[in-house]
Amino acid sequence: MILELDCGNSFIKWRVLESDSARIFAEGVVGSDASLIDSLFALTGLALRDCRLVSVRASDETNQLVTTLVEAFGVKVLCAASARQMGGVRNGYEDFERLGLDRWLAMLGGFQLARGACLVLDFGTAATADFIAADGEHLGGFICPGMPLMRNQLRTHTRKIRYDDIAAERALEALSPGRTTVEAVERGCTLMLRGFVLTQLELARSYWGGDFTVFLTGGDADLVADSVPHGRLVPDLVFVGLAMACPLS
Ligand SMILES: Nc1ncnc2c1ncn2[C@@H]1O[C@H](COP(=O)(O)OP(=O)(O)O)[C@@H](O)[C@H]1O
Ligand SMILES: CC(C)(COP(=O)(O)O)[C@@H](O)C(=O)NCCC(=O)O
Ligand SMILES: [K+]
Repeated sequence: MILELDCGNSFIKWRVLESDSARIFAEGVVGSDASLIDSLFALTGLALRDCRLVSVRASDETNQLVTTLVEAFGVKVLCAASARQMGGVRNGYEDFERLGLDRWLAMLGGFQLARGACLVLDFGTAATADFIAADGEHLGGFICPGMPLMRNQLRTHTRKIRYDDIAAERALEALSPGRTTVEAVERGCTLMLRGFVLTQLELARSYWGGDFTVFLTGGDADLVADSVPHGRLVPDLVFVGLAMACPLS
């Protein structure tokens, strides 16, 4: 079996594939290395042979996780690395190694699925947009605070914005103007994300008319999915790119 990991700034997304790669044996989202190991130990019938991972964390943290995985499961671990070019996509950054690896893999996955121009939108700790032209040229992208950062800035830099996660979830059942603090903040931040999306769509239209595919991914993608009627919600887009960047022989 193959363990796949996407280590973002807030959460580790994991899944275990059967060795023929065709079927998902198990998957989940965890907040720490320790809970990843716990979740994996809790699986009956787990037989890991390989692991591939992408991380946007500091190399110390990533190396620590790799060591833990090797010790716990005796797996071989492949880590995705930056590239100037791969899968027909050309990294558009001045310094290609500076482009976030999760963005790069989502772009590889998107370009492979679209086989044409695409706009890749990822809603995690940060919200990111990347533009890939039909010939595979990465035109660049945008980074702004995602939902967790926006709400936490308000919570920590004001005196009177305090609420719990359950209230936050309930507040997003509608997007009408809020009548409580939690509604006002949660809906306000959601509309910020939607505004970001609409601006990216306008830019993509100015480049490519109507001839492009929009991909939505990341833990908060469903908050904006309504704003992109023809968008493709692909929660595992980073994993699609990860398999391309780390093929197993
Ligand atoms: N099952 C889940 N577990 C954790 N967070 C989730 C889940 N589903 C949606 N989310 C939301 O996803 C966001 C984090 O997205 P994610 O793509 O995991 O971020 P990152 O890659 O930066 O760690 C959080 O705002 C969180 O509320
Ligand atoms: C932009 C990001 C912070 C997004 O991280 P995430 O929200 O997925 O945790 C990450 O891709 C990153 O650290 N990038 C390096 C900077 C760059 O892409 O220019
Ligand atoms: K991510």
